[in-house]
Amino acid sequence: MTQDELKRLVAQAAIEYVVPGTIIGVGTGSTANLFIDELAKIKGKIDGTVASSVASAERLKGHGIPVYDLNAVDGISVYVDGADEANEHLQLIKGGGGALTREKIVAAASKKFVCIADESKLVGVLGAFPLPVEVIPMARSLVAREIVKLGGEPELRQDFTTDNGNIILDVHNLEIMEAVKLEQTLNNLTGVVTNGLFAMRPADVLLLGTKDGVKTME
Ligand SMILES: O=C[C@H](O)[C@H](O)[C@H](O)COP(=O)(O)O
Repeated sequence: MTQDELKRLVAQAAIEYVVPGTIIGVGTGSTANLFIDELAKIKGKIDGTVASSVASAERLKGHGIPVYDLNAVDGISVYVDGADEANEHLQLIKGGGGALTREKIVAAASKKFVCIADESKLVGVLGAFPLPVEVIPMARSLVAREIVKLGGEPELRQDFTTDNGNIILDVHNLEIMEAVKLEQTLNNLTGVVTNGLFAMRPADVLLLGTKDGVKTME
């Protein structure tokens, strides 16, 4: 099976976690896009969605699925999204598409977080994928210098602005042994909006697409 076929497999499997008659949180990226396409097939069964990016909101609306502002809903039953890396503790690196901050907000507002990914995303130690950090533009150099002190190699994501009007520093050279501690340390740097580590709030379920089918980790 190709990587795209594995992604579709987990996107289909995630439909099992959709709670009828509720608001569904929807993530961002190629895997989340496939989930949106599957969600469209049962759109009459849900009350609507909250999207973690402008791009996902547009795709949802294109399918005729209602999209609400998070402030306009009482709660989200389940959040479905992809990841750039996942470990066996269901801690994640996200933000390859730059949507990390809104993804973290929607995940925090959701009762359950179902992560969907092909098996290439499962790693022993997080950090081979450069860790995205969303930064207020005027703090770019300040934050970059602090990240260097922590042992990372920050690289400005070129020609990219987040949905929130900020920049992304992709941090290379991290071997993340203490994910919760690093997530907190980076978030405490003045000028950082948030970083792409989902360790304080890991996924509740990881649906992994493998050649042998969908592997469920929880
Ligand atoms: O900002 C983007 C998100 O965190 C994505 O969920 C992540 O980059 C994975 O994307 P994909 O499903 O395209 O590999």
